[in-house]
Amino acid sequence: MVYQSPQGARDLLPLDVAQKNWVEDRLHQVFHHWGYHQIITSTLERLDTLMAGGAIARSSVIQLQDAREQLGLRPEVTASIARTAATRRYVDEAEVSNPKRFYYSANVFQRSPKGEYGRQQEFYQAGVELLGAAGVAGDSEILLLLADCLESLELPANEWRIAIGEAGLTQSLLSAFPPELQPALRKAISTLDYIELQNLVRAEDLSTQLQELALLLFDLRGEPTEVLEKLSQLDLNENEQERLSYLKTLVDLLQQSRRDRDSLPIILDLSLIRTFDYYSGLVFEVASCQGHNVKPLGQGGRYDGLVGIYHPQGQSLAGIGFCLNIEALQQVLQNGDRLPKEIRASDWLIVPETPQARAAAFAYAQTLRAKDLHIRVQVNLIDRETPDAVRQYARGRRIDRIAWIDAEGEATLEQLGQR
Ligand SMILES: N[C@@H](Cc1c[nH]c[nH+]1)C(=O)O
Repeated sequence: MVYQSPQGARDLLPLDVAQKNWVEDRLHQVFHHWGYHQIITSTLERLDTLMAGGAIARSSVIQLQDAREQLGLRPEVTASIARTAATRRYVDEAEVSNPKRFYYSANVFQRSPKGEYGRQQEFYQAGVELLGAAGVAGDSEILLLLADCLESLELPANEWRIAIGEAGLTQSLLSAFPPELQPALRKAISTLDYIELQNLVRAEDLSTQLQELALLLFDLRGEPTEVLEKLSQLDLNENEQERLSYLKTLVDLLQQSRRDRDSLPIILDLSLIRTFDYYSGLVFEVASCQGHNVKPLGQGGRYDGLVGIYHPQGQSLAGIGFCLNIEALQQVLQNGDRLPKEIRASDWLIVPETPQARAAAFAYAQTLRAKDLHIRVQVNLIDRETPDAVRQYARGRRIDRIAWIDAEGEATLEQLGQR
């Protein structure tokens, strides 16, 4: 019998792990700097918890067979954190006005769609959730923190950008169209399908005004001041006006909050359609753009109603957060020289010259380890015929220091030269 891993599962070997750790360590450092605290929620959730926000389709959850409870593997982490916050007194009166800052690194599982058997199903994310801070201050913190994350990974400023949308405003603008047309319009806009959009508006009996509005909606993406300008020329209702001025305030605050006054690489994109139903306001995506190659790196948004769904009395707490996709970050970083490209087996090889020297070799190795927290020290376990064979073995594994231990326990140190 051949034992295989499940379809879509992936094992990470030491170099993959070293690269993943490199990315995560930097992100954790940034989260920590901003006063966020790590939280670990369960990989397993009850299906009803996962479905509660209305955000997740049952078909996208990997379900587990358990006679007692209907369980699934978490497809994302925000719902679990909202559930924790709602059930652990974070929502209590005394707590409600203190913003809570959480961060996480976790694996999530998304069942591959029908017909795509074998597609990856386990992913790694690192992200943050800010609870209890409604409005523009919280939104700005999260977007500035996101920018700080990308900068900490040393991605050049012209190789990534954050696209910001406003779920409510887009929805409101779309509501001018006949309801049966809205889903198709939404799809054409979000998939950037201009031809389809033209076909749609021509096929329907729409007024010229609505036809123009549809084509304009397609165009509401780009440099923030330009998009805001285009928006302000529309005939907006009061609620839309408010959202527009909110976006203006946000964009100004973001650009002015930069210490070095370098402008943030943001675009406004009102065609950004929310991925999860729990988003209630700002939504955003961060993508790398190297030439024409655009790759999504993460996403997030505001979800002011989600915590309330899990709270026994429906008491809610404003929330906003994002997650970054670790594998996508690893992939874009492969082009540069920042990620570790190989790993050295060890810093030291401790070689007992005879079987009697073994105990002394283990003891010597411990002495070296005690001197330096980060050092790697391996004891040679396989007898090799000659000292040169040992040296060759060490060089092959990029180990450049050897300690030879003789039968009396004496150490002779050797630094291997490059060959
Ligand atoms: N959990 C969302 C991202 C997010 C975090 N907070 C808010 N949104 C996702 O997996 O896409």
